[in-house]
Amino acid sequence: MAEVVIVPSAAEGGSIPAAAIAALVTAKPDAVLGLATGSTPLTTWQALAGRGLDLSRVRGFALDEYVGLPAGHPESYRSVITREVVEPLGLTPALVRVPGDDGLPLEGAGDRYESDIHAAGGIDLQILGIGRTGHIGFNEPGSSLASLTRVKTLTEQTRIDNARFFDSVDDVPVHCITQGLGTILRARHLVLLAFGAGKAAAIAAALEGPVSASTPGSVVQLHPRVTVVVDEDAAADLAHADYYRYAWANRLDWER
Ligand SMILES: N[C@@H]1[C@@H](O)[C@H](O)[C@@H](COP(=O)(O)O)O[C@@H]1O
Repeated sequence: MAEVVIVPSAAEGGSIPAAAIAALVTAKPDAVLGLATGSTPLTTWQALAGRGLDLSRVRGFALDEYVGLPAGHPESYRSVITREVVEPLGLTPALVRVPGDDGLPLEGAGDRYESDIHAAGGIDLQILGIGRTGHIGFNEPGSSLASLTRVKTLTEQTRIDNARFFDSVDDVPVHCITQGLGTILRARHLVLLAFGAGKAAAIAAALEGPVSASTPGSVVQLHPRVTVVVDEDAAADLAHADYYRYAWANRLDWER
């Protein structure tokens, strides 16, 4: 059972993952974080920056990256992570990896990324957003529940959703390289975030629907340690919302 926290707003939602990351890094200064891009984690990065923690030894592995954008493209996830996470939080650029960034051929990049995560000791805490298609990372519907990092083809829906970051949908790459659902399941703690009404259906399907490759986010139901942070709008379709609120209000002292 995942721990589901329903918060009034995205702004307040950021404090929960920030506190989890702060506790982790205080105990383990060279912790390994799984980093997500997208608008959803922005309040987490802001809340974390506000804590003034030394994150210079933290190692990071991004979830995913587009394939085919020129190096330094402002919408490459490498650029986004540098701008939104590495620089404001004071991470060390050389300690933050993005899939396919090792300068070697794309073929085999997924296996090499898996080896690099393994060599780092595995991901301690993975931040996740969810797409409207139910994807996590760029694992679109149909992704194997056991998949590892590999090259994928984006759905038209995801390309349309992400066209806002480009001049037109034609400029959105067709391919990506993403950690797999199996990769995500290997992280020790998953923190799934979703804010806004546009995420309500995807969140309900992921948390309360059947575990299925058709709903990639549903893979979180197979993980022993998941924290889900949603605002009221994203929680709107959850059948057990009252129970989640009750469980959170009654959490034990040592869980706080
Ligand atoms: N590859 C990313 C995902 O990792 C992200 O979770 C999703 C949601 O984005 P947002 O948080 O902006 O809604 O979009 C992208 O497609």
